[in-house]
Amino acid sequence: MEQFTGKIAIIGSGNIGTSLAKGLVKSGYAAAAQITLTRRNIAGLSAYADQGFAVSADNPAAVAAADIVVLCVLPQQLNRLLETLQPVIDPQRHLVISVASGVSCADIRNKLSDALQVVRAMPNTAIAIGQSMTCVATDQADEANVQLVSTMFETVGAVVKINEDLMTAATALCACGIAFFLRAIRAASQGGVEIGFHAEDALKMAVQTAKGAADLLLLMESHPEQEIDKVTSPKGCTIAGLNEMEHNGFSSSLIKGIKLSAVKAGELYKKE
Ligand SMILES: NC(=O)C1=CN([C@@H]2O[C@H](COP(=O)(O)OP(=O)(O)OC[C@H]3O[C@@H](n4cnc5c(N)ncnc54)[C@H](OP(=O)(O)O)[C@@H]3O)[C@@H](O)[C@H]2O)C=CC1
Ligand SMILES: O=C(O)[C@@H]1CCC=N1
Repeated sequence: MEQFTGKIAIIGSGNIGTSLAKGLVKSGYAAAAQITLTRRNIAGLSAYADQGFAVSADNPAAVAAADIVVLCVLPQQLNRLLETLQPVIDPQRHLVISVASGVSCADIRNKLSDALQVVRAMPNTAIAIGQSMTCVATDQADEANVQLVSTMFETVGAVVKINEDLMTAATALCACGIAFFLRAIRAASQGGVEIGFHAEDALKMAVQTAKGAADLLLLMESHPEQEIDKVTSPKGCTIAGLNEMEHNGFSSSLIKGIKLSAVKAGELYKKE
């Protein structure tokens, strides 16, 4: 992988911003000294300053010194931030990457500059361990910039390029989705406690079982039902448990939850 030679400003260095920064350095994509992390309360970034990152509360200065600007604030924090960045944005120099849910490339251009290159990325919290599922989309940025963003996020997991109109769907399935799978693992461990295991053992067993299930699909490239068929012995205990879960709405509740999250993801940002 080619190392990025320019400067990166991560504006709004909370969960996602700091995880991205760590991933970029760990993978060798950029050195910490090439990355400026901003937030209003920079005391919260002292550990990153110790690791060689530049940290600042001055967003315009960080942007003015950067080639790539990654917007990692909450959707409701974005408009006020963009107002302060508008004077220092240079469409000839800057590539803007936004991870904000429900904010389109056009929304950002409208606040900054019509000529600006904007690419959206939707990672999930597994970015912290280099296992994110990140969806990347744009409306009118150059292919070279989309590729640059994809390469950047490939340092912290898998990347799929999608049409921008599917970004809220990607938010629900992948970004929110990690919480859905985590809750499923938690519920499985609680079931494990009821049938006899100590909580710690039950959680460990549930986690490794979930990992095995995901890896079966990833490594074998098979369909979930194909793998389920291998577990469900005729008249056996798996099909009894599985059908009981389905009678109680297991698949249906996941589908309904994902649909509601997708609606909500589209409503998070209020255009002003
Ligand atoms: N969490 C997730 O799983 C995912 C989140 N996203 C999106 O990523 C974005 C960030 O989410 P997340 O990291 O969870 O949120 P966090 O609240 O953890 O991070 C946001 C950060 O922005 C900082 N911030 C707020 N306003 C400003 C400002 N004006 N200037 C500089 N920094 C500012 C906050 O720090 P301070 O208050 O000190 O300024 C905070 O650290 C959101 O838009 C979200 O939709 C996308 C995919 C997954
Ligand atoms: O819940 C949220 O709004 C954010 C966006 C996707 C994941 N977390």
